Amino acid sequence: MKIAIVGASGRMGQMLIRQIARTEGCSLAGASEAPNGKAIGRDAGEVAGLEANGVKITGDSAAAIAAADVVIDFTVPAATVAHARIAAERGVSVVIGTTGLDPEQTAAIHDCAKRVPILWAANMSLGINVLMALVEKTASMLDPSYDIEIVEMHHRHKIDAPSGTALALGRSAAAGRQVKLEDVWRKSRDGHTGARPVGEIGFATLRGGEEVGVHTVMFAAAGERLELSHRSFSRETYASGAVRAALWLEGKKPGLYGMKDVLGL
Ligand SMILES: NC(=O)C1=CN([C@@H]2O[C@H](COP(=O)(O)OP(=O)(O)OC[C@H]3O[C@@H](n4cnc5c(N)ncnc54)[C@H](OP(=O)(O)O)[C@@H]3O)[C@@H](O)[C@H]2O)C=CC1
Ligand SMILES: O=C(O)C1=N[C@H](C(=O)O)C[C@H](O)C1
Repeated sequence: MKIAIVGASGRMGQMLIRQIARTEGCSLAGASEAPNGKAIGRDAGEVAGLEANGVKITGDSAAAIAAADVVIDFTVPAATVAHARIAAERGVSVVIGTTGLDPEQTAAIHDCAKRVPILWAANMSLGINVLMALVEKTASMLDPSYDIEIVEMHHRHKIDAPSGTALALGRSAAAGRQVKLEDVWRKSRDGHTGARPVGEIGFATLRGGEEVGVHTVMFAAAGERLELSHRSFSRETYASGAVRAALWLEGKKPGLYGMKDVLGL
């Protein structure tokens, strides 16, 4: 399978190039950066810390995507929408890891998924996807007197908050309670907030250092607190999930898929 990486010199882009190099059954067919990116013209293998692989990083994402069967996108929301539209026009499958898309951008991805298969997940790691199932089950077993709070910490470079994973965990908790997340979420607190309403799902965001990703879901009641927690020590876990997802997309019909489908959870 021929894979294109957009955002090739980013933290995830480099990790994905290394993951493709060590995975059987796939090869790097194209690599792109933002049109003014510093890595344009450089060898993608060298940028990722490997030997040269002959794939030059281009500022023309459409050309990189056209050379591939599937494009893997961990970039920024506006670029992700543009890449998905290009892929939909050219019949190229898409794996999206980008988080922080607004409702309009989300709708655009759903639209593209009518034309090509798209796998989109806020977190590609096996552990987080198992955690999502555990959170849904736990929320279904505990009544709303158990306050749900989701705490996440990431590296200082992260530009969206709460993390896509925290929001997805919130969605799992809301599904367990059979409510809509948007009806009960409190994405941040500041000032004279008043007492916590029953049934709210709260979020707290920490940023600092080079933390790869920590997520904890708390169920806090008067006499006890249950915590379900996950910590990533390396981005390799996301990259291996994304490449596995790309291989899984082969032969799939147009539609929007998630890691649950890939992992059979
Ligand atoms: N689903 C998952 O499992 C995971 C998701 N993520 C998400 O992935 C995204 C990227 O994270 P991360 O790798 O840390 O971020 P980085 O900032 O390190 O990488 C993003 C890359 O995208 C590039 N880019 C920006 N615009 C374009 C464009 N128009 N065309 C091509 N490339 C472009 C950036 O270039 P430049 O720097 O020049 O602007 C940069 O190299 C985030 O949304 C993050 O939340 C991260 C890890 C796991
Ligand atoms: O930006 C990151 O680094 C990460 N982003 C994703 C998110 O927003 O949940 C996944 C992971 O937590 C790392």
